[in-house]
Amino acid sequence: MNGETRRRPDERIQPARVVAFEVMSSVSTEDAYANLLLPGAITAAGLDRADAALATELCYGTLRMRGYYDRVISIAANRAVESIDPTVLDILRLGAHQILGMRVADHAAVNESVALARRYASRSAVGFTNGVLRGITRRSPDEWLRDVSAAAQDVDERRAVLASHPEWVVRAFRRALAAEGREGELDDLLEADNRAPAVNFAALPGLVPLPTDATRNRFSPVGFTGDGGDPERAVTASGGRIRVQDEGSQLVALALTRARPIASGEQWLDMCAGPGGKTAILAAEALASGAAVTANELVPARAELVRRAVAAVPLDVPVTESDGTTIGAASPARFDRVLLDAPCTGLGALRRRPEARWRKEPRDVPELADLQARLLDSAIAATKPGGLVAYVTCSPHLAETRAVVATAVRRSGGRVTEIDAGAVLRDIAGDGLDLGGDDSRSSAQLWPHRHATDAMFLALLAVEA
Ligand SMILES: C[S@@+](CC[C@H](N)C(=O)[O-])C[C@H]1O[C@@H](n2cnc3c(N)ncnc32)[C@H](O)[C@@H]1O
Repeated sequence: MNGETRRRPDERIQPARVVAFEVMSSVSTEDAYANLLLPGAITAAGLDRADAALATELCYGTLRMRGYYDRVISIAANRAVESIDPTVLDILRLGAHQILGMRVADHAAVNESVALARRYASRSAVGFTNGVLRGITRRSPDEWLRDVSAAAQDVDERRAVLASHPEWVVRAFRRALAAEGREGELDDLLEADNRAPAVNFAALPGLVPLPTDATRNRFSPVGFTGDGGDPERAVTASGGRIRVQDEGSQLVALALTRARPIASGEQWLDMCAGPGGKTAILAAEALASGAAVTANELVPARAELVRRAVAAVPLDVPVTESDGTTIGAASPARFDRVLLDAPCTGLGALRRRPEARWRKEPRDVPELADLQARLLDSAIAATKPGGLVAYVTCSPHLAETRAVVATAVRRSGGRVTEIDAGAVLRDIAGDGLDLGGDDSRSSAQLWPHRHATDAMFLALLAVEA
């Protein structure tokens, strides 16, 4: 199966399957990101709306449920998936998703997968692909659930495999939910991660009204969901004043600007700004209230994205390209409000980045937590007495959230105190915002299953006057 690959472009394969397979293959072999690659691949292949939707479901659905399908494939092939050629394994995963997740007719799923094997893999892979997928069709989806479940060693492994999440991620989610007395929601959360989220938009406050026919977000006063049309078209038509943005991201940015009244002339910093989604919200809010915003982003290409994101706001927003950990020392006590949307594992956005759950490893967490702690110390140092810092992650992992904040508060020696981020969010979002049962805490955690947002974490730190 490994060995030479053969391309037979002459055989007809449904273009949506080709697109899905090629994107998946780039994700597996080149560490590409499906959400960045797929739209271009769909356009290049000239897929119509129905085929584009099919390619998206094939690609995203397969990548999300990869952990489960790998167990099915290893049982059907009677060998470990690690011993299967990566190209063939991707074809088998795609076939398994069609058979078990999409209820495509068995013969179509098998025949198209065999054709993919013929085009992209070696001669011996063709019979192997056929045999394994036929094996999968011989049991019903429910029988596979039963058999995969029975093969798991313990409860944790069973839950992780059936919900197609790495076990360490499931454990981290359980701890984060337990910290707010909601461990019982774990299965709902895992299920929500496996559902495609609606495309969500922000209408930059003060610059563009919410479209009158839009379905408004439940919690964000500036958010609405798309109607299924091309999101880029809506963004372009608005001159960038309507942006694709998760509702949770909107809420945490608004929490910094709306936590307390804004005095004209305030200086704000977005310390880790790329690609600039939250900077655009801050800039719109600053424009309306006479504040000034500086954005910073370490990676030059992402700093460029920030410049583009704020171009829609008629406010001069300087974008610097420093290491955020140095800003506190370079510009001590300079800013009234600082947003630190820290680099993190991104475990809160698994719905949107289907392959992300397989990319991260437990050892990434302490490395990131160390960087987050240094960035937060720097953010606090850059804040004026009486100023405010919003610490945000798109991860609910406690080591990246509460632990980082607790350490920073302790290290500040009384200079910094947490204010009630939940109360601030409820002021913006309404009392229906259920933030769990732990009243002793000041930070807030949003969740895909409970709020239909990414799992954004927010802590608000007030610097002593
Ligand atoms: C979570 S993202 C920010 C998302 C952004 N706030 C938005 O809403 O579009 C974190 C960003 O921090 C940047 N970053 C990583 N390390 C950094 C550092 N030491 N200093 C400044 N930026 C950094 C990353 O390149 C990444 O763009």
